[in-house]
Amino acid sequence: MIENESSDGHEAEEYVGLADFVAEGDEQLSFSVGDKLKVHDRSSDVWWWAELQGHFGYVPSSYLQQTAEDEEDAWQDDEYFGNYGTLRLHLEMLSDKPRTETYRQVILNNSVALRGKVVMDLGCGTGVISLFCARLAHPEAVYAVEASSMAEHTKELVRQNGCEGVVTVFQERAENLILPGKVDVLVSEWMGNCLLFEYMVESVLLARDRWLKEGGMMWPSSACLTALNGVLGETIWPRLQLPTKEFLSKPKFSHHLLPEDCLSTPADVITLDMVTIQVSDLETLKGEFSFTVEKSGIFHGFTVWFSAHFQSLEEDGPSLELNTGPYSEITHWKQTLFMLDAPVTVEEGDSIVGSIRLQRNPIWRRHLSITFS
Ligand SMILES: NC(=[NH2+])NCCC[C@H]1O[C@@H](n2cnc3c(N)ncnc32)[C@H](O)[C@@H]1O
Repeated sequence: MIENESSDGHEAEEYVGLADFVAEGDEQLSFSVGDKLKVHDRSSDVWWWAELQGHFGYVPSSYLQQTAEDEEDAWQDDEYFGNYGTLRLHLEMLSDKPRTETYRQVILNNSVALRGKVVMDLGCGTGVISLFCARLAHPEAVYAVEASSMAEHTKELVRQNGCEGVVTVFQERAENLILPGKVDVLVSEWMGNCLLFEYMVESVLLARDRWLKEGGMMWPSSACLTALNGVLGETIWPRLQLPTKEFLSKPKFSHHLLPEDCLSTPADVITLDMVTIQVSDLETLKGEFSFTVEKSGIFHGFTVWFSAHFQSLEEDGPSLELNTGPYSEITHWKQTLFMLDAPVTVEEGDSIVGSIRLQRNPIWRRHLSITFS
């Protein structure tokens, strides 16, 4: 067989492993998540003939995904920044009082320490955080960075608020940004569903590595993913439109969990230190948990949310927290519910022990899969 020629004479296609696969027998080919394989024969639905680093063998087609045409496509940037160029999403975020108020409080609490500082607001959207800085404190300069066409409106808002002397809007991707100099504070509201969805956090870390002064402040300073055992409150079942099987098969974003629906106390499963975490760490994040059931009931699934923490610029000054969990004021993120394949009856005192894994999609770089074991 000519190198790179598949058995039916077509060009071998490149696929990426979505999960680790261990061969059972020498006619199969083992690979790890993220490995790029050349697939030479896809005539069968289930087993394909593939090659990895000169080794050939059968691999399960369900473990593979075609590589994106190009890197740009992998981030789906046209769609992503297209969406953020319209006001709808920004209106939703600005209407989220706990979210916006927390950032305002952070600036207010640190207004004295911010005097003379240089701030970058990454992914500033309509510029609300930059305007908080300019109006509630006296920074030397605020660099408001926004890649979408929203930046045009943001420049106008900065002018109308009389902040153009302090705030400069850069319509640019953070990755391609050229700033006049390094910054003392990098503030951003980058959190997505389950904390990481959209993976805007990668842009924040790249900007940190390039533009944040040594010892500079990251806001949020840290973020953590929290989980507990939740039930589908009785209110949900009657409204179940989809066939139960389908409904149970995928995560429910924007699920509003009520405290009475919680079967156990929450546990932080993953914590990101925004000063030390590296982009490569984002590929796979794992956490352990052990829950004690506090009230007997039917355990339908795990509920997940995040909190973001804002360290004070002043030595042992008060830190602030934005908590998107069921015991805090509801936010536009709400919580995410991961259904069990089949509900389980649990008794008070039972313990549920396991692990969670956030696996970044090797192809679609703004996506992830979450596994509870
Ligand atoms: N909390 C979130 N899940 N999303 C809210 C913030 C997202 C805002 O940041 C902008 N944005 C996202 N990534 C980037 C980037 N790399 N460079 C500049 N702006 C960006 C995006 O256009 C939008 O206006």
